[in-house]
Amino acid sequence: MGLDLLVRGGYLVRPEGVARADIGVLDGKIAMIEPQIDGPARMLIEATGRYVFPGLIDVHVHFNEPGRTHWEGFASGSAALAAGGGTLFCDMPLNSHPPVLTRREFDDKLGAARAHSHTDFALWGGLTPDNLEHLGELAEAGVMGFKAFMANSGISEFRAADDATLYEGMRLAARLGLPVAVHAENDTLTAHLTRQIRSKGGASARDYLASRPVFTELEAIQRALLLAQETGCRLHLVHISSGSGVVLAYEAKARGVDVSLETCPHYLAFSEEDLERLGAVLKCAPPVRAREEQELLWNGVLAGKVDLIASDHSPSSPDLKEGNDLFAAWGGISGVQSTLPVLLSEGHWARGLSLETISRMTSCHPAQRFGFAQKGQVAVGFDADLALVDLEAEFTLNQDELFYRHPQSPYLGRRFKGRVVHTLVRGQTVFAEGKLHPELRGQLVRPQVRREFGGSGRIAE
Ligand SMILES: NC(=O)N[C@H]1NC(=O)NC1=O
Ligand SMILES: [Zn+2]
Repeated sequence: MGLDLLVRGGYLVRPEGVARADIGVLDGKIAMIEPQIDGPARMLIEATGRYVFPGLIDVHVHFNEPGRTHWEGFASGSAALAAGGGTLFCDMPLNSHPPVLTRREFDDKLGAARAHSHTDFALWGGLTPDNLEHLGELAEAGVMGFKAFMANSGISEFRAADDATLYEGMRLAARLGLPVAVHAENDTLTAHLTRQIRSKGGASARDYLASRPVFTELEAIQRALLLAQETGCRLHLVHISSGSGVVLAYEAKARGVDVSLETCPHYLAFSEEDLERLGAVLKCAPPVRAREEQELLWNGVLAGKVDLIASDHSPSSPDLKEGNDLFAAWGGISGVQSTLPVLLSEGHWARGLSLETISRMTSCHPAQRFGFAQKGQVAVGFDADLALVDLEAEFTLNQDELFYRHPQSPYLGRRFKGRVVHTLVRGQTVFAEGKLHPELRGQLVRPQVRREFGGSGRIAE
């Protein structure tokens, strides 16, 4: 058989373990995996000594196109994703403008993504008090699920979901067979604490942290879990920031609640002291936590209790990150390019986290949870979405390596061990040796809404 591509000699990172093998690619799919493939192939990638991960699936990014493309955009966002080994991103319904609350807004975003994205993509729809009657048309259009904020989103045109909206939205989503992703922070309490602290002139990192303590996250997680249990909705908890949050959500999951747990690299890489040191570039909501919570979060990751890790890449224009008032600065971190380096450095090298567990959280579980049937594994029949990694390479992240529209990131100047050297989407190179290959145009990946992706919520090991 004539192959399009042969990836030779790499250590394949697969759910069952890491082993050396060749990969044969035909028509964008993995056609064969054998200890040795002799070809012929039109193209050869020599991967000896490299680790071949399934391309990362980042289920939580804000690329902000259309409408706030001056903050990021699909072209620069997907380029950064690819430079970090990512092959599929899932764009949130905000901070693009208008947000994706109707079919028409979905179609507008789809057009922009098809025109500009260098990788494949999926799209979230919104769930707000304004669009309950549009969830059905969004499902038909192909959203992977619905995103709701229990607290202020930072974007006035994307309103927080009150309990009634969340309840009705989850009932509808359950019927449509789609998950609801929830930003879990208690709005009443965070708003109250913010007012109290602001009235005394509070503006520092410590003041900001005090306005969103861990219990305000726990209360919202608890409420979201109850509503999911009551409605039978598949719940996805985005960016759990605290170890306590993971413990709480995992208990519910163990009881049978259909919930998946997401955390972000920045909650693993940073703690409160770093916010004091770095300022607005590390501002996010929920905020980075105290060291003890950070270690408890690592324990959850190491114990396999966290289903998946996503970047919550949420950049802004640089002016919104200026000044000394932490409350006034934009809340959101630029990190889509750094997920794998963080997990390899802080997880694999520093804490013994296995490569298989890393790739389960960044590829396999995201694909299984959201029904991306062709994605997420280095296995025959799957799309040839691959990230080649030099596990031993050490580097300091410099501004000129960032593909973001605005090259700011809390990871600048940080030392990493483990570097992405080559990324392929459906067998086509999109990133290699530090350079973007901009030829490929990304495709929309629709979720397979089928029983095996709904139901028990169990994620296969
Ligand atoms: N609107 C928006 O991107 N909000 C995100 N930023 C952040 O730090 N947390 C979020 O939910
Ligand atoms: Zn987000």
